Amino acid sequence: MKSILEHINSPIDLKTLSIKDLEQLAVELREFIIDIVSVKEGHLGASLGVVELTIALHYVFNTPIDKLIWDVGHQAYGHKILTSRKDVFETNRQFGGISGFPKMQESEYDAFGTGHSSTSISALLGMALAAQLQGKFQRQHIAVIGDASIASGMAFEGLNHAGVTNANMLVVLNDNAMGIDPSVGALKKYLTNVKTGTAKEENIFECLNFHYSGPIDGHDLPALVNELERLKKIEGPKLLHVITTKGKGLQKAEENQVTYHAPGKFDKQTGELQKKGNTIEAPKFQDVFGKTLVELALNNKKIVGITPAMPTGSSLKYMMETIPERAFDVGIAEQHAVTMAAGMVTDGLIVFCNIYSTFLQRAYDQVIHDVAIQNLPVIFCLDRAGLVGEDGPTHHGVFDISYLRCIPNLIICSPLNEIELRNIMYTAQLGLDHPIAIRYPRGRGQEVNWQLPMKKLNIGEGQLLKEGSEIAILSTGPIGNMVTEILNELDNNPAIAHYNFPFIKPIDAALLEEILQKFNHIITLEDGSAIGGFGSGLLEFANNIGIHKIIKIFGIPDSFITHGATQELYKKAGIDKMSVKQYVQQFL
Ligand SMILES: Cc1ncc(C[n+]2csc(CCOP(=O)(O)OP(=O)(O)O)c2C)c(N)n1
Ligand SMILES: CC(=O)[C@@H](O)[C@H](O)COP(=O)(O)O
Ligand SMILES: [Mg+2]
Repeated sequence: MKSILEHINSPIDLKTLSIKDLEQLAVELREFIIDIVSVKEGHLGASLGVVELTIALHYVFNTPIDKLIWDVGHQAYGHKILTSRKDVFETNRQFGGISGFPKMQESEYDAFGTGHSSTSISALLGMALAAQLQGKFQRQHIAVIGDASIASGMAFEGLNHAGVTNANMLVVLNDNAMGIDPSVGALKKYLTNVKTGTAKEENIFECLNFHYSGPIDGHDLPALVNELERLKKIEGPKLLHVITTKGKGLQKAEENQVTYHAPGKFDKQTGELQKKGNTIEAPKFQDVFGKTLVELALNNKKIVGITPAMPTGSSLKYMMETIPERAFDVGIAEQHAVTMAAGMVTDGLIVFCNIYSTFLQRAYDQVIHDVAIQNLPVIFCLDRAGLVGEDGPTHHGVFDISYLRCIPNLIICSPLNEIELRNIMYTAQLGLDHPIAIRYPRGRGQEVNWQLPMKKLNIGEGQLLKEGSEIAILSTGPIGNMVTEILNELDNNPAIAHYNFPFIKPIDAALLEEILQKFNHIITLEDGSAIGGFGSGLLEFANNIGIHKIIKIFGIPDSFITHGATQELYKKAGIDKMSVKQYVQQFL
């Protein structure tokens, strides 16, 4: 059979196809996605689930003139392939290649950049209102948003506003009953009732003044095309509810939707995940968090855990399996997670609130207003701190030190390794006088023997890891292990000292003063933004006590770091081993 996808270079090429051809195209598009993601990795299940919807949208609407927004954007692989990026799709998420998310700078078909969830309805309303104000009355505006993302506060804010406008916009609710993990909450129950026909008369979206249509089968191309054509002619805010299967078309991905959200490499025929080698690997930081929390919570009934929609990614799933009554997945609701944690703490609970560093950005006011001002000792565990790799700038957790360091009352800790992570978790649950943010990176650490008995840390205390006479390297967090490697490569040169600062705030003032007095060359190293970060804190400190020395800060520069393998990104940011080593060597 002749290939149809081969001849599709842009959505214009779809317009002349028959429905039968579109159905064949869906088969080929799925195969193409599976082919590439099986070897290059990336998000899989979400894109497989919207293959028919993607084709139907580009067939019916006149993109890029009509505006099409993909919420989160992890489901937009088919969209990228149909919109002139088929030939470069194999570079997806790789350094120098295309982004794994829609990106305005990458293509005129990417109407709005996404990555964090639930932004699409607000952006779409903005575009639709802008069109009205500027007389672009023919333009259509469409957002595709998942069932987990539409339950987020920001999406509700957008719906609530849109419902009192006559903006020409269509929200396509892609309901597969899944987030990364199974969707949660009352809205999920409501949507299930709609699907099973047991919902009450009133429709929640109609109550919000949307023209509601559905639910329809999101894998039925003719039905999708017909319904989109019909809705195109209706004015005002509209919502089309489509039912899809996450991972559609690859049996293993349909059966195990959580794993196949982003499965890594797999066999494209069988779906079987690529086996890992036999080498013993250090555990992931997230697993050290998840397992340590269970260990602590089994001994203390006051401990609870919270995750906003990331039970698997954060490994809170271990607590959800073992002590379900004290572990809460609140959905994609970072703001709610933070304030709920604050509420629990007011009543004496010990709350571990685990949020990816990048997603805590959404709850910044709650951290200040609900936690820090009231000095409530919430224990924030910020996973994915630092550069996260292939997800790129929307997901790098590089701003947390800067945006948290200026908040009074807040302790900030960046443990060197898994053992220090356990120790600070242990210390925090013993009872602190302040809230604390414990940040740790994506992936694996270095220590394998992480299950040592936990011990109490002194808050604010730094440590000398290696003596030296001329040059002091001050690091915070696991990037300190890179310094150890550099020192090994330099035969532990007696001129170089290395200090570990697990606490960024409060900082170890006595130790800092000693270092500032003793050394002429001072270097700081962190995997966060140099502006306002750990090194910046040292500059402030030195200035405050009137010591003026040249302090070299290695941190993320004032630019958004692209996507790619973490080591490549370290180089790009100038915080890789070679860059630091070369800087040090000039003084030897
Ligand atoms: C603000 C924010 N919190 C968390 C995430 C992590 N995340 C990415 S996809 C996803 C689930 C999205 O589910 P849904 O919207 O239903 O789309 P589906 O994957 O089912 O297509 C989550 C929680 C995110 N991208 N943004
Ligand atoms: C799209 C999205 O936001 C998530 O799927 C994210 O990519 C997960 O990141 P981790 O792979 O680090 O859990
Ligand atoms: Mg979903």
